[in-house]
Amino acid sequence: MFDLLIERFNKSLSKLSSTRKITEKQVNDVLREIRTALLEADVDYDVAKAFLKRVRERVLTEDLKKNISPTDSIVLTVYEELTNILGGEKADIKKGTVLFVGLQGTGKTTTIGKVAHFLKNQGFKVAVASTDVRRPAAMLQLEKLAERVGVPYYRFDETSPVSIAVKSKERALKEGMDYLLLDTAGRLHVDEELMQELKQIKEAVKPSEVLYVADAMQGQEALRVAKVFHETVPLTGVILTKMDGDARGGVALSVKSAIGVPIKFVGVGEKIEDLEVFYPDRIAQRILGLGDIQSLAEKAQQVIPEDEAQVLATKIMRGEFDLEDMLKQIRFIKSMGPLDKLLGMLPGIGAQLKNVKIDEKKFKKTEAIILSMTKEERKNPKIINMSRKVRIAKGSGTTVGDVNKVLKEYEEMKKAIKSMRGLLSGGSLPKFPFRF
Ligand SMILES: Nc1nc2c(ncn2[C@@H]2O[C@H](COP(=O)(O)OP(=O)(O)OP(=O)(O)O)[C@@H](O)[C@H]2O)c(=O)[nH]1
Repeated sequence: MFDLLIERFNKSLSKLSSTRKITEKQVNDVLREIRTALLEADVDYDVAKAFLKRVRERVLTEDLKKNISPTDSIVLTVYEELTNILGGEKADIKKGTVLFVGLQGTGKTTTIGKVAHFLKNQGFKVAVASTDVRRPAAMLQLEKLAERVGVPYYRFDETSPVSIAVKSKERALKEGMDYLLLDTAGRLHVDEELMQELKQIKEAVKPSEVLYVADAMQGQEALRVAKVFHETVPLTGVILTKMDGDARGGVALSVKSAIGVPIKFVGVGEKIEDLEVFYPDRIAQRILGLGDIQSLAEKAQQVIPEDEAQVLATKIMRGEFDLEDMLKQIRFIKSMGPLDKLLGMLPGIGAQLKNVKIDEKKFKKTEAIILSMTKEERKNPKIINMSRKVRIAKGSGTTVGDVNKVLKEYEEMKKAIKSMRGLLSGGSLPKFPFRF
């Protein structure tokens, strides 16, 4: 997600970092590069043009922000404008009946399952129903998803989508649901019959939200279709699916300007947990290589018990990171989900990750190697000499070369952690601007 932009923004902006004074020519050069990057990332032409115009005007006319360097001032302006075109504020989902619309195959049904899972985890009462009467398989798919998530699926022996919608809403109200997530028929392309059906459902249930589910991989075409839907059933938000497969991410930067509604969530994988709330400011930070420490911290909070995290943080601050801690880290990280996604949230790392293939199986090996060490060895890896390495390799069913690799990785991790100590000793999240 956004790999191309992350790489290009980093490259362009890093050219400024060695300069104390910035000339108009330098600003123009950087903006020209950013323009190319935006267009290559499939950002709508008019959106890119307006964005650059605003950045240029602000950078050249506003007093460079006090107390920060000219470079940081430019980065800050780009950050603020990027946040704006991404939608400004994080968008909420209003309680009530939420209508999901969109073309077939965009991931609509899967997304309803993900949103149900998300809202349920937030403590809300959620029910789901489908009005896609023409495709029993689609209804069954949602019913199965609901079962997996653990929310009720409302089934009615009805052939009219409007009746199903109305009866579902009545039942949701009766059962005190906070949200009723309503799937609608998907088609391969927009047709008049579908639009009329959506209009009737909308008028009958007066939804609190109409969310358009779009496949990010379809690029600008997804936006053109969204506009057609928007003219018939005014949308209140967009969910972009398959952002994990779209390295460009230009659609995300174009939605708000092109349709005028915010992106509420992005889908980042096929699993039920693979849904992220869309925070424009955090995404802007990620694109600029500033990392998304908040999202990472929130994810970590879900899996690391607070006291354990505290102990680890204190140890890291004191520079006492040992192999025992590395083992804990590996286990935490493993329970947090795919690694490349996590690392992409770290400042400065996202851009470098493009060519890194993370082999999750390797973790198992690393775990086995550390587990074959004595407690003393884990606390003080320096004592691991050749004979100990041979013993560890035997114990873990690996080779001395593998053990060496783990020890090298440990040293690298320790070094990386050292460079992050400044961040932690600040006691809170990094203050902007914050660049590695
Ligand atoms: N990689 C990835 N795949 C996704 C994402 N969201 C959905 N998918 C996949 O996209 C495919 C289509 O998803 P569905 O939920 O069946 O799509 P739909 O729009 O409801 O399509 P119909 O049920 O055919 O109308 C499935 O294989 C999903 O697993 C996502 O965020 N990332």
